[in-house]
Amino acid sequence: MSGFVGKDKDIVFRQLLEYKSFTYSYLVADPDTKEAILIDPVIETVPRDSKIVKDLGLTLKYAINTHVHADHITGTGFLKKQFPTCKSAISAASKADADIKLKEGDKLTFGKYELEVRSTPGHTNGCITYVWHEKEMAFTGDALLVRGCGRTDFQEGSSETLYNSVHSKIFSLPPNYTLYPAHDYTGQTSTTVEEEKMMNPRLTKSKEEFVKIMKELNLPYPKQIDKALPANLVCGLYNLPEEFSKS
Ligand SMILES: N[C@@H](CCC(=O)N[C@@H](CSS)C(=O)NCC(=O)O)C(=O)O
Ligand SMILES: [Fe+2]
Repeated sequence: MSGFVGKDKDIVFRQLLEYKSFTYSYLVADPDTKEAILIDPVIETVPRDSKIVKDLGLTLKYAINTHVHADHITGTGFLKKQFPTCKSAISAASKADADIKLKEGDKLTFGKYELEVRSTPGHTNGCITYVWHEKEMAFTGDALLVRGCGRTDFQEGSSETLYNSVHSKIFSLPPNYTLYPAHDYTGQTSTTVEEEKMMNPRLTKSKEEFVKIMKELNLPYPKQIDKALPANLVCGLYNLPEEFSKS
């Protein structure tokens, strides 16, 4: 079974929604070798995602995060219990625990493919974007959202840094690259470099205007932030209810 719904039969690609925090997780795999990576898994949807991995006969090689999430608990630690050979990964700059601490330019291979790590701080200090050049895709986490971007008012956020990151590391990708965010609150699923360079209402502005826009967002704090941050520093495995401690 290929697992890919679409025209590209050379890959497995699934965009998976966790609908309480509006988080997107992404399952990517090489259908020949069956090696898979799950990007930004959420603890509550690990049972669903594990079933998909098993149904498609995949081997989960890595469960990785784009950053230390503030709005939900990561599923990486719980996934490692389900798939003992799976390794977790996050940026070294995030200061979170994981099997692999990533930095700019690192590569995560799965079968004949690889994800390139680009450091895109600003929403948090340790944000990274994973670029799948062979398939002209990038997973931007909360650095760049569809017609938006991650907030910069906690977790060592910096609007100036985010502006520089997006312009130098994401907008510098070829215009046809498809961008997949970690969240969307309006039901949109993806965008492209070209679209965001033309139409992003925040990042098409000057840096000074961008900083002002971000200062005036006045978003409420994420509801789960107090339990999510300490848990996400240890792959999501902290102070958890019994149901997530079982293997
Ligand atoms: N209401 C949600 C939190 C919404 C939120 O703050 N989203 C973050 C990404 S998760 S860290 C964000 O950066 N939003 C930017 C924006 O413009 O919406 C909750 O309570 O969890
Ligand atoms: Fe975030």
